[in-house]
Amino acid sequence: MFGIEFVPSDPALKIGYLSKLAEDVGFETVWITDHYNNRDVYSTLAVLSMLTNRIRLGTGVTNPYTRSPIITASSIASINELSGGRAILGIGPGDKATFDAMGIAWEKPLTRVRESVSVIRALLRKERVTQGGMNAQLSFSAGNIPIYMGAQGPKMLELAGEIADGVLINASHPEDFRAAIPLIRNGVQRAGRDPEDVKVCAYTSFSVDRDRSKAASEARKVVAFIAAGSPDAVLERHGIGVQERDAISKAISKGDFASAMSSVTDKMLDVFSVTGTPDDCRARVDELLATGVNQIVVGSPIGPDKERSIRLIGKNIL
Ligand SMILES: C[C@H](OP(=O)(O)OC[C@@H](O)[C@@H](O)[C@@H](O)Cn1c2nc(=O)[nH]c(=O)c-2cc2ccc(O)cc21)C(=O)N[C@@H](CCC(=O)N[C@@H](CCC(=O)O)C(=O)O)C(=O)O
Repeated sequence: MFGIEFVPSDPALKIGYLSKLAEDVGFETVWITDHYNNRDVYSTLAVLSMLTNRIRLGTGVTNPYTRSPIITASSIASINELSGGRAILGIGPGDKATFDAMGIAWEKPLTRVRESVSVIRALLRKERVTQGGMNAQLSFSAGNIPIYMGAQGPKMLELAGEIADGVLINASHPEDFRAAIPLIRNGVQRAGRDPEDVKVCAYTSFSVDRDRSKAASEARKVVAFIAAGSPDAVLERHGIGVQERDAISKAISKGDFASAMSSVTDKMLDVFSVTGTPDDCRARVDELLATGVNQIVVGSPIGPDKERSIRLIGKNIL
């Protein structure tokens, strides 16, 4: 029921140590983010395959633009073999900042994700794929690998309901899941699936410490970026002004992180993160689970001191 996210802006061996600790205190899944400027997601997962024994290992999340779906199938199948069948593929449409930096055109993300998931699924079943000029087949058996989608927009959420084994939603407030789950259900219905087939994961921004103010100041660093990138519809849902968001994104684009963080209001902290003492965080977790969420992903920053926060979560929250 609990996953944890690590960002490979840290070296793989450090993430390996924290992943082993997470496994020991009772987390069930590790999700490794995928951005071009950080360490490679698959080499990080390979290290984790060697340093852990039971915890599931997922890309949280890759995308169908910076790697061909054929390479993605081969890479996640390799992790599944290395880890003894513990891999999960998390794939989303990717984000604009990444593609702008890489000079990649972000075209028709819905179609691209739908087509890529079907190519990856076929390859993982060791079928030959011949669509779109391809003629590809894996030479080794991949085993059974669930495919989860990172999704936030309404159409992407419906698509996830149609085709994915799980949905990783970047949100920390129950209102967002009360809005998202019916959309996922539309997709489930359209595909004639059982709602139980699709695991709903709250991919939260999480910051826990015995000292509430320390937890909050650590959360501000991440919430500033989340608030800055939030679509109007999400701001409206929570009664946050567009101009409040724009002030933060302007400060970030000027590299003025101090004022970006100081513009993060307590309301934004409440909306965009699970923050505070273990009891505060457990209360929010219970609210999220009450909406129908199946997995809570403890996402960045985790807390002011990652190791101490992982132990706190193990002892007081899991
Ligand atoms: C494309 C976008 O989908 P979205 O789901 O809202 O995208 C936001 C994020 O989910 C997306 O940026 C993710 O990749 C972000 N993301 C990560 N992105 C990364 O690059 N790396 C990560 O490690 C990462 C982690 C992650 C974890 C959880 C999570 O929920 C998201 C995460 C969107 O605008 N969708 C809209 C419109 C879609 C649409 O209609 N667009 C098409 C038309 C139809 C067609 O495509 O055929 C078009 O643009 O032309 C919608 O869903 O309604």
